Amino acid sequence: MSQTIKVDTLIKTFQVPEREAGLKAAVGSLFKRKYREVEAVKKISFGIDAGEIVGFLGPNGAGKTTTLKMLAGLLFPTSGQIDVLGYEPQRREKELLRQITIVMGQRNQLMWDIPALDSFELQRAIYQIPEGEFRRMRDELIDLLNMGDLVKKPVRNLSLGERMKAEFISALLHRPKVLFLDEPTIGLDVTAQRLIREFVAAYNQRYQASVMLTSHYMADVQALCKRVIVIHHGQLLYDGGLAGLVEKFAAYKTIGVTLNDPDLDLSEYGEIISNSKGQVNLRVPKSATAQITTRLLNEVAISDLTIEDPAIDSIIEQVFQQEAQVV
Ligand SMILES: Nc1ncnc2c1ncn2[C@@H]1O[C@H](COP(=O)(O)OP(=O)(O)OP(=O)(O)O)[C@@H](O)[C@H]1O
Repeated sequence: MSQTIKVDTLIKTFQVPEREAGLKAAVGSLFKRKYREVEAVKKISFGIDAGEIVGFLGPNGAGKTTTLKMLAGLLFPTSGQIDVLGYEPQRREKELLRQITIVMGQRNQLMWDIPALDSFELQRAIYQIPEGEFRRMRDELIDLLNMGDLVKKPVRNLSLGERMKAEFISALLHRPKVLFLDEPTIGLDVTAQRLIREFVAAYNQRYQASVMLTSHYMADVQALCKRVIVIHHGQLLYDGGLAGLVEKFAAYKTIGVTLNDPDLDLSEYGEIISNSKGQVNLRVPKSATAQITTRLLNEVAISDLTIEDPAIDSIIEQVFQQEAQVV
């Protein structure tokens, strides 16, 4: 399969002006400014195939937005190579911009005071989309996102979820092949989150688009991404299957036991996470799971036993707690 995105030893360093407190320092800084370097992205490399949806994960300040902005041509890299669909994004060539899009949940791109429908016209002009093609795509997207007549209301009167849906329509009217989605579901309620997720999946299927998605909602990542790239302090920590991430970083498993005698104490078998009327959840080291399960089955009267991996959220948290090391 052909790769639509190739990133090679990408680095981004910001120069941040630094000033000590006090009037003297303020006056001094007018003449001689001191700068501090912030290494937001440190030598990351990866590739993404056509049609692939990849979750791009990392804690706050890890360098996700900086990377996506470089990939979308909004920021210059300090060094390293980026190739998106055969182009270098920092050159901002029209041929590339017509094939990519970036959606940021934290930032509005639609005009506030006019209906989204009118902003869509502006997009048509910017991307020089032929009239027939534009109408077809616009109506298809309105339909997929259940927006109906809401696109005729001024954007300021839409709910957050409706606004985000309108943002998506606007960002996809030119039918991009590569989507950079930065927290597209942030702040949305569960129903709107699910709708956006289903929409991204449908668009990906229909147009074989490559998608890079950052989200703090693991439900988004689990529903959409087979593969995840995890960065921390600007460095790549993990690149591979979501299942492999669980395998690699989950140090614990949860054994769920239903006791015949609800008053029995199981603390000698593991850390008790919850206990409700004989329904006990035990946290045990992954390597000891088999041995503890055997002991429980032999030594305790139980009517049911399950073994589960911890929730993906808690695994990710665990990953972030570890020191960054390049894999
Ligand atoms: N324009 C800028 N000037 C200086 N430093 C910046 C700039 N943009 C980002 N940074 C710094 O670079 C680092 C990475 O920021 P970035 O926004 O890429 O992180 P992130 O992973 O997207 O985090 P979040 O999940 O909070 O959005 C942070 O330390 C941030 O303060």
